[in-house]
Amino acid sequence: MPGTGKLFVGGNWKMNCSKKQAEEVIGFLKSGKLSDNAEIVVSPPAPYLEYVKARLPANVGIAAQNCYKEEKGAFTGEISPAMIKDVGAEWVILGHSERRAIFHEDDALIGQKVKHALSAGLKVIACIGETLQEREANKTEEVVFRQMKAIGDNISDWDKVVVAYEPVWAIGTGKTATPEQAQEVHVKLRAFIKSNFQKDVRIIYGGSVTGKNAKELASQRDVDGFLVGGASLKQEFVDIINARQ
Ligand SMILES: O=C[C@H](O)COP(=O)(O)O
Repeated sequence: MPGTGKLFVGGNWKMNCSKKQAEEVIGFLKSGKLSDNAEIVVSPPAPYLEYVKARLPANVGIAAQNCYKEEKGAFTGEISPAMIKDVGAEWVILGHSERRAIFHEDDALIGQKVKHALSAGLKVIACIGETLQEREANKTEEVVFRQMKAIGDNISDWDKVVVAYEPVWAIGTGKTATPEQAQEVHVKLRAFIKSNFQKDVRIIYGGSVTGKNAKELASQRDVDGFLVGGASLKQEFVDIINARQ
């Protein structure tokens, strides 16, 4: 049931890692008491997937941060879902706002990636979210519904998908959405998914989540967990994992 179920907590390391830094994170995940009421997935940069996977506690899953929409071929610099699976990861993050903004990934490409990743047997953390400009122009709903539709049209198995609502203005800025702001969008998204796809899906929040604000966010009925950036490399990640005991 929303608000009381298992929290899904993802840690997106973005382009931050070295073996030394990975060891530190693995160290606090091993020594901290991790709630049984959380499903935990960490997402190191691709070159470290296998290294991190081999050292993590068995109850922590692993995600790639991106993949291409093809199985193999002449796509220099890209990685495929088949490769991600081959090195032992079971998840991939797709549609992150940094992929959309910096690497110009559009809804159509993200949809194709979601489709291919699921058909290759990966589970998907699919990200959506509005910019500050869009929020101020009262376009939040329009934007997240459009992004969700492009993703939803390509989902073959909703049990293998987690939707991450990440308002772009909250990412890495220290400006967390208030619990009410997050809840408001989550509840609308849930209704949108229900009416367009007749499905229920876990909807997690991302954007300046910390050990301090996680509990209150997690108390919201429609917040099923978090996608954490900066704080996922710090000891406070354990507090975020334990935000709903
Ligand atoms: O994927 C994670 C989000 O981009 C949030 O990043 P942040 O927690 O550093 O704001």
